Amino acid sequence: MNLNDYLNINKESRKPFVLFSKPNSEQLIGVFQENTNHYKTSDFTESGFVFAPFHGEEAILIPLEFSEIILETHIESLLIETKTDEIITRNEKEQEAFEDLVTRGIEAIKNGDFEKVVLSRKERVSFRAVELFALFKRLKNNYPTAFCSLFYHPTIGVWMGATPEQLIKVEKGEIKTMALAGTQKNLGQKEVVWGEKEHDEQEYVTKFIVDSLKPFMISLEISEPYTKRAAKVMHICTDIRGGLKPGVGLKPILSALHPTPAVCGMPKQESREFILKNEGYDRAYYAGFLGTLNWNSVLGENEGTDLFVNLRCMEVEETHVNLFIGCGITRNSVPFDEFVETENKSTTMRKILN
Ligand SMILES: C=C(O[C@H]1C=CC=C(C(=O)O)[C@@H]1O)C(=O)O
Repeated sequence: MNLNDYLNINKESRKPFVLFSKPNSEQLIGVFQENTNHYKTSDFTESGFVFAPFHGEEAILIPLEFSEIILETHIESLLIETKTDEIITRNEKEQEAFEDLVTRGIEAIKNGDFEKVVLSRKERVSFRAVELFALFKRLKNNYPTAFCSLFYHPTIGVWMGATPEQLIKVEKGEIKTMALAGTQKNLGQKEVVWGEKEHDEQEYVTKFIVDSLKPFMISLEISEPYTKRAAKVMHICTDIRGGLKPGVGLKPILSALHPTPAVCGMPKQESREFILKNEGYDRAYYAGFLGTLNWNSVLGENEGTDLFVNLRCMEVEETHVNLFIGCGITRNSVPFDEFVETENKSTTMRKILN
């Protein structure tokens, strides 16, 4: 049996599974739960694959002890080559609603309610996913530098994504993370110039992550901001790493970090409340986090954690998919430009649907 057979069997028998591939890795890893139980993390000391929502504490777990792990090497196939870019037909109603939301966000910032908020929208696109495995391989072919995933759980259905953003990597007492924000189109240009608005929104993220991690760390190293390309867009990124104080668990670190101002805002509480009251839809697992928990999937050891923020993702339903896209709003935001930014980000998932 290969990965595709496992995937079909688990889906038919409503058993959770995940198929993932780490950035720049040729390995496809399948974690197939062997029973139909619904597991959740309680304190993040469990081992397995975790899938956490944006709001709330409870994360879905596929426990290592009740799963079969299947590995395959990804062979880039010419048959599933990159398709040409789709021309997006603009939905005026959606545009108006999003620009109105952004306008309200800017007003709240000018009113002093918070400094930054990340606002998002959900877009429905007609699509029938016949072969999930083929779709996943197309995702990996197109985005080899992203964390690619295909997650299924009977309680939430199928989610897929190719995220450029690491939430946290913990290995041998050392933490690695990144502050990623600010967006412009990636046209392959060599010289990249960033505006004040993008620098501002990214600096909020760096400051928040550094301040949140400090109590847990014995050392912290912060890189200079640099440009990180992620498919058709690029971002400003600062790498942050350091040594953990002995005995610090993952749970308090995750509560302090998630959601970062790359997906929520600054301050966290006020911006989160604004999102809840104003976005008008449930983000569910968009802007949550996912990845391996207390499990080094490369070495096969029950140590090490590698989590990513669930961005550039979609929920796959029977006859359509739901794309989730958001962008950071500051006092200098222009509603129309922010809408265009969500369109640009949406091409990451649209491209594999063509
Ligand atoms: C919230 C998203 O992106 C975040 C990550 C990088 C750049 C972002 C931005 O420029 O707004 C966002 O903070 C998304 O892709 O839905």
